Amino acid sequence: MSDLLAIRDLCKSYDDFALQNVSFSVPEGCVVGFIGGNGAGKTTAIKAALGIVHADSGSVRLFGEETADMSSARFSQVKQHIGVVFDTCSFTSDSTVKDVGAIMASSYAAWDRQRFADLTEAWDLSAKKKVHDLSRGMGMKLSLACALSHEADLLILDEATAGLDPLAREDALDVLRDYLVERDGRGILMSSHITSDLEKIADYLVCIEDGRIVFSCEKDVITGLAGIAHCREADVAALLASGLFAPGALRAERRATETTVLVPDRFAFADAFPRVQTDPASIDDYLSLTLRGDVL
Ligand SMILES: Nc1ncnc2c1ncn2[C@@H]1O[C@H](COP(=O)(O)OP(=O)(O)OP(=O)(O)O)[C@@H](O)[C@H]1O
Repeated sequence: MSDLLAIRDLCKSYDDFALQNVSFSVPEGCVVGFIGGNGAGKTTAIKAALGIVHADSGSVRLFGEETADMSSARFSQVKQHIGVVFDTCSFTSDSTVKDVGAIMASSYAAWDRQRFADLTEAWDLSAKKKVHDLSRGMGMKLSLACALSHEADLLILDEATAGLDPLAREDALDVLRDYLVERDGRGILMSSHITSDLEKIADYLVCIEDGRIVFSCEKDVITGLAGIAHCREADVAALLASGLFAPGALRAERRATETTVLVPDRFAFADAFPRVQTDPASIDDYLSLTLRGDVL
């Protein structure tokens, strides 16, 4: 399985923020969820990968080719195979949905008119509607329809489902799943604060905080294996004394009635501590305890 996008040691400094040695990749056939708090650096990393902002150092490979070695003509050619959606609809506000289709047709060699027509119809985007009359969610749907209508091999979606209502998000996730299985060799990088979407669709998760990658793993390491143990003080003492966990390896949140502990393997934990209630960890639990939990 090769990587459609591979970012290595990417650095970019602004006055009060720095991306620091950011590395991750999007393998073929996979959805990579890109998570992290507001201002963590997701959009900056994406823009640097696409050459929209100039990185200070590091490398980006698209479809196996180093972007630094590409001429601008080659870079433009490669970008024909990438569908990009940012969290705002960037089309000229006076254009109609039909005009947007025509502009895209002149920009992308592999523009698929029928697919664009099908998606805009399915998403109730009337051809005559002007961009400035679209709601935020409708604008996102138009951007998604464009990204999905030029035979892209790589989709880069930055908060692309943020403005959609729950049913429309469900629908969009189905369209993304279909897109991925329609042809081999496709992949999706999807930044989102809506972790329930990523629980449904992502294969891998990459988490960034303050410009650094905090963890990068298969989603199942979190939702399939990790757990939240609900411990009393005596349980905490027992698990620390057990020798099963290296000092400082666990993160916990102390509350008035219990201490919740993030455990890497809830099945092994339940075997060792059968009387402690242990639930599956959600991505939000994992994020919150990894980033904000007290070290045990
Ligand atoms: N052009 C710029 N000039 C100066 N600072 C910038 C610029 N672009 C982004 N930043 C800063 O970089 C940091 C990271 O911003 P970025 O948009 O990458 O975060 P994000 O993870 O996408 O956040 P969010 O989830 O809120 O969209 C922020 O502190 C932001 O203010």
